[in-house]
Amino acid sequence: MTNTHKTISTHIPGFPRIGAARELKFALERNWRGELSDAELEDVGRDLRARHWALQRDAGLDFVTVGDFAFYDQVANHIQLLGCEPARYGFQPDQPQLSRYFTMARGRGAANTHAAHADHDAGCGCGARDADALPAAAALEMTKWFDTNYHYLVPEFTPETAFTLACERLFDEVAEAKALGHAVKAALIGPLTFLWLGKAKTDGFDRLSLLDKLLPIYGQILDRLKAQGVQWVQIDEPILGIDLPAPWRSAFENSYWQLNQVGVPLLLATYFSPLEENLSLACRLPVAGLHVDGVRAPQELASIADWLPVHKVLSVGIVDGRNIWRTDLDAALAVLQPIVDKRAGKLWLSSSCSLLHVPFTLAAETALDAETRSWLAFATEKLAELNTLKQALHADAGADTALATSRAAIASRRASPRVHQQAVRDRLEHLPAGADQRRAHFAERQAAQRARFRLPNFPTTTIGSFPQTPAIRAARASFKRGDLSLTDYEAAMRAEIADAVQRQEALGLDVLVHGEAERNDMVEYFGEQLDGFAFTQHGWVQSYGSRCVKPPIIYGDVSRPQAMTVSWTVHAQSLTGKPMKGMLTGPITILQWSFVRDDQPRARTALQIALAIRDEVADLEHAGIGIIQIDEPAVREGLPLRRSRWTAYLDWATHAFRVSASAVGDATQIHTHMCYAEFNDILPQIAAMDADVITIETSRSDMELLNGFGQFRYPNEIGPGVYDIHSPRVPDQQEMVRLLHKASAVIPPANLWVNPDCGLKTRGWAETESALRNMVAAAHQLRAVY
Ligand SMILES: Nc1nc2c(c(=O)[nH]1)N[C@@H](CNc1ccc(C(=O)N[C@@H](CCC(=O)N[C@@H](CCC(=O)N[C@@H](CCC(=O)O)C(=O)O)C(=O)O)C(=O)O)cc1)CN2
Ligand code: MET
Ligand SMILES: [Zn+2]
Repeated sequence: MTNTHKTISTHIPGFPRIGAARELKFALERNWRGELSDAELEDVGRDLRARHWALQRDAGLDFVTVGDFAFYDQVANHIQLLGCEPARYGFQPDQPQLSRYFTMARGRGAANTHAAHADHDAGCGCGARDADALPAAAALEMTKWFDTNYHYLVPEFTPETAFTLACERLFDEVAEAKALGHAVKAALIGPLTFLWLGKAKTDGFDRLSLLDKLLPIYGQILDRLKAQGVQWVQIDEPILGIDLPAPWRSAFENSYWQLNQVGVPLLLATYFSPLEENLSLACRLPVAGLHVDGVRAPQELASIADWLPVHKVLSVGIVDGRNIWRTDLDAALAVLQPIVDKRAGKLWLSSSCSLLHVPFTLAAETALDAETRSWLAFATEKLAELNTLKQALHADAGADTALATSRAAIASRRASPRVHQQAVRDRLEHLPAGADQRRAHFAERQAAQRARFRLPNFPTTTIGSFPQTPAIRAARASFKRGDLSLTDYEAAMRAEIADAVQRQEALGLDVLVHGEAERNDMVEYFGEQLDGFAFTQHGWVQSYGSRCVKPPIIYGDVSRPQAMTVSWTVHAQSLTGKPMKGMLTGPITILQWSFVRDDQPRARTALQIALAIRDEVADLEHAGIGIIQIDEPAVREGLPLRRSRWTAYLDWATHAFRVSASAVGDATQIHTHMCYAEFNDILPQIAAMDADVITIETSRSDMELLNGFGQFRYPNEIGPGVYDIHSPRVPDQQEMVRLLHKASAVIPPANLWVNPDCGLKTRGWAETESALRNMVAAAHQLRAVY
């Protein structure tokens, strides 16, 4: 390495806030149950921040990042910082900020009830307790953060929306970090991305028109940060990586010209996607530095290194913030070396994006086999990688040991016989043409299925999971600790299944489910049973609020050593004369919600998973299960951020689904399920999946989402969700009848199913049974009419 001047700096766009042992999750849920005071919760937050900053400093980073912490969500923090809490909450100025924050995040029930709380199960001590007089208010809508499995709270905008600098939290955190002696880089979501992520609540309102009111508040924030002596302010504008309408693109230059006047150095941060037509704009903006995602868009690094004016800092996100693989440091150095030469003194190294999307540390993974473990780097280990890269570029011999270890791990992963399975490769190679086609067309299958199942019109069913009660979770925890034997655990789960079947029979549902009691998570559960997957003990990643997921790790060719769900499903079917729906997670969702290998195209991994699911489908059919659901809630989330890449993705994604679903006879009915998403963009591809029945989440949009399916003349059967499962509120019969009439106006009634929006695992039994009782009654009412 040539550069001996120690001029390269390191930083990260953000760090996970949930805590090494999910301390934040447990503190939040105790606070919501009223078991932990607000002051105690603030202490937990302060303690976590201090520990996370210390980790960054001790790893050798040149700055700690302040502003990435949030008690629920970073976008929600900005709603308070910018003083734009929606008026519909009717907050009083004297209401404590934290209680307002959780009310926006979780909703507020009517006086003395907890009816409108989102996520009631996690405790219900929030809004209602200090706001008896205020009317019920639904939580802010939640939606996916770009193409991740993280969900943010959606800001609401109207022509009346006003902004003020309304929250001291960010400045308090900066003061905390400074008091601890850290070099501080503060992080903010940029004004354009903030407006883009919000939703206009008035028809036809253009939220970009709020920009002129918003910029002065950003100016005030920057003034304050400057006065506090922060060295840099990172401003995230990830929307520079998507296809932006022209007015949004052209708003950047003037906005950043204004913000740059403050005189605090700004690092404009982009990530997740190539800049493409925004590349020269991003290089030109009047800011002191630009951060780019060198993992998702390595092909752009050379031109950015050329085009970005030499006085500006270039921050290269070279360590993958979206995946858990150890960085190939030699490959990274080969990419970085030419840039070092071009950008003397103005190069920073970073993770590609915030480390929010990866687990905290590998140190806790004592059960992972040593070989697999050596291939991985979680958030904490990624900090060390950045330091090694910096040392290597500084020609500092201190990097040599780390480089050697890394080299050995990369070589071991490349050569490991555990990664490559010839049988899997051969099967993919020789997949017969037509393996992704059902034998007959839908009309013929529909006739065969009607003759077989003789279901009434408006058949009723549920989406799969029933309440994951504390007893179920405790039994599983006890089994995993070794306190409960496999036999006893399985007996307990079989009893839960029997209970769920009995309750469904009593409710009079037409197509039953076993309830998924034996599953920790719909993706992790399958990952644990498939070859080519590894799973962690503590690899939690925040999904929303206090809710986390533990994504499995796909490290090798995927195969299914044995049937995964057959005995549970057959047990459930043996308890009832009604059809029992087999319940599987589809290949795209397993792919999307796992950490995926980066040594082959995603399409190939998806197809390997599809073949494993295909075998499971065949085994279920062989065991007499006539209806099989293959859940694909993550198809829309997997769409590339750039439209130009949609077709290629949708082609392999629908192919993989069809491969998983097509091995069955005409009279076997395949269902799929998708949660709330912008379906209209991809209706032809949803139709091309050719499931006999699709259930979708529609109740929150008042069935509006169904219009697209109607206009498109969606050919197969549909179950539009008739009630929202995110709230414990019990919908009444008439409400659901109204929605079903609405649905019948756009979809032929003979093709309609009746079901909730999604699975019921986060609900309690009492509200579940009441809601389903009303749902079955609503279906009966419709049958009498059509
Ligand atoms: N992977 C995935 N992504 C998804 C969804 C999903 O279902 N799965 N749904 C959408 C919404 N996202 C969601 C994400 C998480 C949860 C959720 O409920 N998470 C649970 C964990 C679920 C789980 O894996 N539970 C395990 C482990 C539970 C656990 O933490 N146990 C304790 C001990 C508990 C005890 O002693 O009782 C421990 O291990 O420390 C189990 O049931 O076995 C949580 O954070 O609380 C819900 C929705 C979109 N993305
Ligand atoms: N079968 C799954 C369930 O009912 C589908 C969930 S979609 C996130 O929980
Ligand atoms: Zn769902």
